[in-house]
Amino acid sequence: MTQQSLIFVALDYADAKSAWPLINQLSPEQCGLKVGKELFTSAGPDFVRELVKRGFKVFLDLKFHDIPTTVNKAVRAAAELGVWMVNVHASGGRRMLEAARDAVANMPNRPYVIAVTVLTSMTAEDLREVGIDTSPAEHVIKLAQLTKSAGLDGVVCSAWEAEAIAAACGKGFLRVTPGIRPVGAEQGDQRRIMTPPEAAALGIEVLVIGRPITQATDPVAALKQIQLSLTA
Ligand SMILES: O=c1ccn([C@@H]2O[C@H](COP(=O)(O)O)[C@@H](O)[C@H]2O)c(=O)[nH]1
Repeated sequence: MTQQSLIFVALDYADAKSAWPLINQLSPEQCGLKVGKELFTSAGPDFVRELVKRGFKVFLDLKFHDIPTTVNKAVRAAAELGVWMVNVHASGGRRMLEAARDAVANMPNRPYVIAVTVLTSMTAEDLREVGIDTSPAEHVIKLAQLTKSAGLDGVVCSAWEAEAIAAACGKGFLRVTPGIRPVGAEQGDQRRIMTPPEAAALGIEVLVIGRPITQATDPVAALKQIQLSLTA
Protein backbone atom coordinates (compact mmCIF):
# COMPACT_ATOMS: atom_id res chain seq x y z
CA MET A 1 0.00 0.00 0.00
CA THR A 2 1.48 3.36 -1.03
CA GLN A 3 1.44 6.39 1.25
CA GLN A 4 -0.68 8.37 -1.18
CA SER A 5 -4.44 7.80 -1.04
CA LEU A 6 -5.68 5.51 -3.79
CA ILE A 7 -8.84 6.62 -5.56
CA PHE A 8 -11.47 4.02 -6.40
CA VAL A 9 -14.17 5.15 -8.80
CA ALA A 10 -17.57 3.76 -7.75
CA LEU A 11 -19.08 2.43 -10.98
CA ASP A 12 -22.68 2.89 -9.92
CA TYR A 13 -24.18 2.32 -13.35
CA ALA A 14 -27.30 0.37 -14.28
CA ASP A 15 -25.46 -2.04 -16.55
CA ALA A 16 -22.14 -2.87 -18.21
CA LYS A 17 -23.06 -1.03 -21.40
CA SER A 18 -23.40 2.22 -19.44
CA ALA A 19 -20.15 1.64 -17.54
CA TRP A 20 -17.78 0.80 -20.42
CA PRO A 21 -17.47 4.30 -21.94
CA LEU A 22 -15.86 5.58 -18.72
CA ILE A 23 -13.82 2.43 -18.04
CA ASN A 24 -12.39 2.55 -21.56
CA GLN A 25 -10.94 5.98 -20.82
CA LEU A 26 -9.30 4.91 -17.55
CA SER A 27 -6.09 3.05 -16.82
CA PRO A 28 -5.17 0.77 -13.91
CA GLU A 29 -2.37 3.21 -12.99
CA GLN A 30 -4.87 6.03 -12.59
CA CYS A 31 -7.44 4.50 -10.23
CA GLY A 32 -9.12 1.38 -8.93
CA LEU A 33 -12.71 0.47 -9.76
CA LYS A 34 -15.48 -0.31 -7.30
CA VAL A 35 -18.30 -2.57 -8.44
CA GLY A 36 -21.34 -2.44 -6.19
CA LYS A 37 -24.66 -4.17 -5.88
CA GLU A 38 -26.43 -2.51 -8.81
CA LEU A 39 -23.79 -3.15 -11.46
CA PHE A 40 -22.84 -6.61 -10.18
CA THR A 41 -26.45 -7.71 -10.19
CA SER A 42 -26.93 -6.63 -13.79
CA ALA A 43 -23.47 -7.26 -15.29
CA GLY A 44 -22.38 -10.31 -13.27
CA PRO A 45 -19.10 -12.07 -12.56
CA ASP A 46 -17.82 -12.06 -16.17
CA PHE A 47 -17.83 -8.27 -16.12
CA VAL A 48 -15.72 -8.29 -12.95
CA ARG A 49 -13.33 -10.86 -14.48
CA GLU A 50 -12.89 -8.59 -17.49
CA LEU A 51 -11.93 -5.61 -15.30
CA VAL A 52 -9.43 -7.81 -13.47
CA LYS A 53 -8.07 -9.08 -16.81
CA ARG A 54 -7.50 -5.47 -17.88
CA GLY A 55 -5.30 -4.99 -14.83
CA PHE A 56 -7.62 -2.91 -12.65
CA LYS A 57 -7.66 -3.27 -8.89
CA VAL A 58 -11.32 -4.14 -8.28
CA PHE A 59 -13.14 -3.55 -5.01
CA LEU A 60 -16.21 -5.80 -5.07
CA ASP A 61 -18.52 -3.90 -2.73
CA LEU A 62 -21.28 -6.43 -2.05
CA LYS A 63 -21.28 -5.90 1.74
CA PHE A 64 -22.11 -9.48 2.70
CA HIS A 65 -24.17 -9.77 5.89
CA ASP A 66 -25.49 -13.24 6.62
CA ILE A 67 -24.82 -16.32 8.73
CA PRO A 68 -21.13 -17.27 8.95
CA THR A 69 -21.24 -20.24 6.56
CA THR A 70 -23.00 -18.26 3.85
CA VAL A 71 -20.61 -15.33 4.19
CA ASN A 72 -17.61 -17.67 4.10
CA LYS A 73 -18.75 -19.16 0.79
CA ALA A 74 -19.73 -15.81 -0.71
CA VAL A 75 -16.36 -14.24 0.17
CA ARG A 76 -14.56 -17.24 -1.33
CA ALA A 77 -16.59 -16.94 -4.55
CA ALA A 78 -15.80 -13.21 -4.74
CA ALA A 79 -12.10 -13.85 -4.13
CA GLU A 80 -12.02 -16.40 -6.94
CA LEU A 81 -12.96 -13.62 -9.38
CA GLY A 82 -9.51 -12.17 -8.74
CA VAL A 83 -10.70 -8.99 -7.04
CA TRP A 84 -8.37 -6.83 -4.94
CA MET A 85 -10.80 -6.20 -2.12
CA VAL A 86 -14.13 -7.57 -0.88
CA ASN A 87 -16.28 -6.56 2.07
CA VAL A 88 -18.81 -7.67 4.65
CA HIS A 89 -20.84 -5.84 7.33
CA ALA A 90 -19.06 -5.68 10.71
CA SER A 91 -22.44 -5.80 12.46
CA GLY A 92 -22.70 -9.45 11.38
CA GLY A 93 -20.60 -10.17 14.46
CA ARG A 94 -17.33 -11.89 15.35
CA ARG A 95 -18.10 -15.38 14.05
CA MET A 96 -19.26 -13.99 10.73
CA LEU A 97 -16.15 -11.81 10.43
CA GLU A 98 -13.89 -14.75 11.23
CA ALA A 99 -15.70 -16.83 8.62
CA ALA A 100 -14.99 -14.09 6.06
CA ARG A 101 -11.33 -14.02 7.07
CA ASP A 102 -11.03 -17.82 6.89
CA ALA A 103 -12.57 -17.90 3.41
CA VAL A 104 -9.40 -16.47 1.86
CA ALA A 105 -6.79 -17.43 4.45
CA ASN A 106 -5.08 -20.09 2.32
CA MET A 107 -5.36 -18.39 -1.04
CA PRO A 108 -2.28 -17.17 -2.86
CA ASN A 109 -2.75 -13.47 -3.74
CA ARG A 110 -5.79 -13.28 -1.53
CA PRO A 111 -7.90 -10.12 -1.66
CA TYR A 112 -8.14 -7.72 1.25
CA VAL A 113 -11.21 -8.49 3.32
CA ILE A 114 -12.67 -5.47 5.09
CA ALA A 115 -15.85 -4.67 7.00
CA VAL A 116 -18.36 -1.84 6.77
CA THR A 117 -18.76 -0.08 10.12
CA VAL A 118 -21.49 2.58 9.98
CA LEU A 119 -22.67 3.57 6.50
CA THR A 120 -21.55 7.07 5.51
CA SER A 121 -25.18 7.93 4.80
CA MET A 122 -26.10 7.45 8.49
CA THR A 123 -26.41 10.03 11.27
CA ALA A 124 -26.77 9.66 15.03
CA GLU A 125 -30.54 9.82 14.57
CA ASP A 126 -30.50 6.99 12.02
CA LEU A 127 -28.49 4.89 14.48
CA ARG A 128 -30.93 5.64 17.30
CA GLU A 129 -33.79 4.36 15.15
CA VAL A 130 -32.07 1.00 14.79
CA GLY A 131 -31.45 0.77 18.52
CA ILE A 132 -27.90 2.14 18.75
CA ASP A 133 -27.72 5.01 21.21
CA THR A 134 -24.06 5.97 20.81
CA SER A 135 -22.68 8.45 18.27
CA PRO A 136 -21.61 7.20 14.82
CA ALA A 137 -17.98 7.88 15.82
CA GLU A 138 -18.18 5.70 18.94
CA HIS A 139 -19.98 2.91 17.13
CA VAL A 140 -17.51 2.98 14.23
CA ILE A 141 -14.57 2.57 16.62
CA LYS A 142 -16.26 -0.30 18.42
CA LEU A 143 -16.90 -2.11 15.11
CA ALA A 144 -13.40 -1.31 13.80
CA GLN A 145 -11.85 -2.86 16.92
CA LEU A 146 -14.05 -5.93 16.53
CA THR A 147 -13.04 -6.18 12.86
CA LYS A 148 -9.36 -5.87 13.70
CA SER A 149 -9.55 -8.47 16.46
CA ALA A 150 -11.32 -10.88 14.07
CA GLY A 151 -8.29 -10.66 11.78
CA LEU A 152 -9.65 -8.64 8.86
CA ASP A 153 -7.61 -6.12 6.90
CA GLY A 154 -9.52 -2.90 7.50
CA VAL A 155 -12.83 -1.10 7.49
CA VAL A 156 -15.17 1.06 5.48
CA CYS A 157 -15.84 4.20 7.51
CA SER A 158 -16.29 7.89 6.91
CA ALA A 159 -13.25 10.15 6.76
CA TRP A 160 -14.50 11.72 9.99
CA GLU A 161 -13.50 8.58 11.91
CA ALA A 162 -10.23 7.86 10.09
CA GLU A 163 -7.82 9.33 12.66
CA ALA A 164 -9.52 7.67 15.61
CA ILE A 165 -9.40 4.32 13.80
CA ALA A 166 -5.66 4.66 13.20
CA ALA A 167 -5.22 5.42 16.91
CA ALA A 168 -7.41 2.48 18.00
CA CYS A 169 -6.39 -0.14 15.43
CA GLY A 170 -2.87 0.86 14.45
CA LYS A 171 -1.01 1.47 11.21
CA GLY A 172 -1.54 -0.97 8.39
CA PHE A 173 -5.25 -1.37 9.17
CA LEU A 174 -6.94 -0.08 6.01
CA ARG A 175 -9.40 2.78 6.07
CA VAL A 176 -11.64 2.90 3.02
CA THR A 177 -13.77 6.02 2.90
CA PRO A 178 -16.78 6.76 0.71
CA GLY A 179 -18.67 10.00 1.33
CA ILE A 180 -15.96 12.00 -0.44
CA ARG A 181 -17.22 15.26 -1.91
CA PRO A 182 -15.17 17.94 -3.70
CA VAL A 183 -16.13 21.49 -2.72
CA GLY A 184 -19.41 22.39 -4.44
CA ALA A 185 -20.35 18.78 -5.27
CA GLU A 186 -23.83 17.61 -4.39
CA GLN A 187 -24.01 15.78 -1.09
CA GLY A 188 -26.88 13.54 -2.19
CA ASP A 189 -27.72 10.88 0.39
CA GLN A 190 -24.30 11.02 2.06
CA ARG A 191 -24.16 12.53 5.56
CA ARG A 192 -20.61 12.14 6.95
CA ILE A 193 -18.61 13.74 4.15
CA MET A 194 -15.17 15.26 3.56
CA THR A 195 -13.33 16.82 0.60
CA PRO A 196 -10.66 14.80 -1.23
CA PRO A 197 -7.68 16.96 -0.11
CA GLU A 198 -8.82 16.90 3.53
CA ALA A 199 -9.23 13.12 3.44
CA ALA A 200 -5.88 12.61 1.71
CA ALA A 201 -4.19 14.84 4.30
CA LEU A 202 -5.35 12.37 6.96
CA GLY A 203 -3.39 9.62 5.18
CA ILE A 204 -6.53 7.63 4.38
CA GLU A 205 -5.53 4.63 2.28
CA VAL A 206 -8.52 4.44 -0.09
CA LEU A 207 -10.95 7.17 -1.16
CA VAL A 208 -14.12 5.91 -2.85
CA ILE A 209 -15.70 8.46 -5.16
CA GLY A 210 -18.77 7.86 -7.29
CA ARG A 211 -21.25 10.48 -8.41
CA PRO A 212 -18.88 13.48 -8.34
CA ILE A 213 -17.04 11.63 -11.14
CA THR A 214 -19.64 9.46 -12.88
CA GLN A 215 -22.29 12.17 -13.04
CA ALA A 216 -19.92 14.93 -14.14
CA THR A 217 -20.25 16.22 -17.70
CA ASP A 218 -16.70 15.01 -18.26
CA PRO A 219 -15.99 12.21 -15.77
CA VAL A 220 -12.33 11.79 -16.74
CA ALA A 221 -11.69 15.52 -16.31
CA ALA A 222 -13.49 15.39 -12.94
CA LEU A 223 -11.24 12.51 -11.80
CA LYS A 224 -8.11 14.34 -12.97
CA GLN A 225 -9.22 17.50 -11.17
CA ILE A 226 -9.68 15.54 -7.94
CA GLN A 227 -6.26 13.89 -8.35
CA LEU A 228 -4.67 17.27 -8.94
CA SER A 229 -6.31 18.64 -5.80
CA LEU A 230 -4.55 15.92 -3.77
CA THR A 231 -1.12 17.07 -4.81
CA ALA A 232 -1.72 20.84 -4.69
O1 LIG B 1 -20.65 3.46 4.07
C1 LIG B 1 -20.66 3.34 2.84
C2 LIG B 1 -20.35 2.17 2.19
C3 LIG B 1 -20.37 2.13 0.82
N1 LIG B 1 -20.67 3.20 0.09
C4 LIG B 1 -20.64 3.09 -1.39
O2 LIG B 1 -19.67 4.03 -1.90
C5 LIG B 1 -20.14 4.66 -3.06
C6 LIG B 1 -20.20 6.15 -2.84
O3 LIG B 1 -20.71 6.78 -3.97
P1 LIG B 1 -20.94 8.36 -4.08
O4 LIG B 1 -21.67 8.51 -5.37
O5 LIG B 1 -19.58 9.00 -4.10
O6 LIG B 1 -21.76 8.80 -2.92
C7 LIG B 1 -21.49 4.03 -3.40
O7 LIG B 1 -21.25 3.01 -4.33
C8 LIG B 1 -21.95 3.40 -2.09
O8 LIG B 1 -22.68 2.21 -2.29
C9 LIG B 1 -21.00 4.37 0.72
O9 LIG B 1 -21.30 5.39 0.08
N2 LIG B 1 -20.97 4.42 2.08
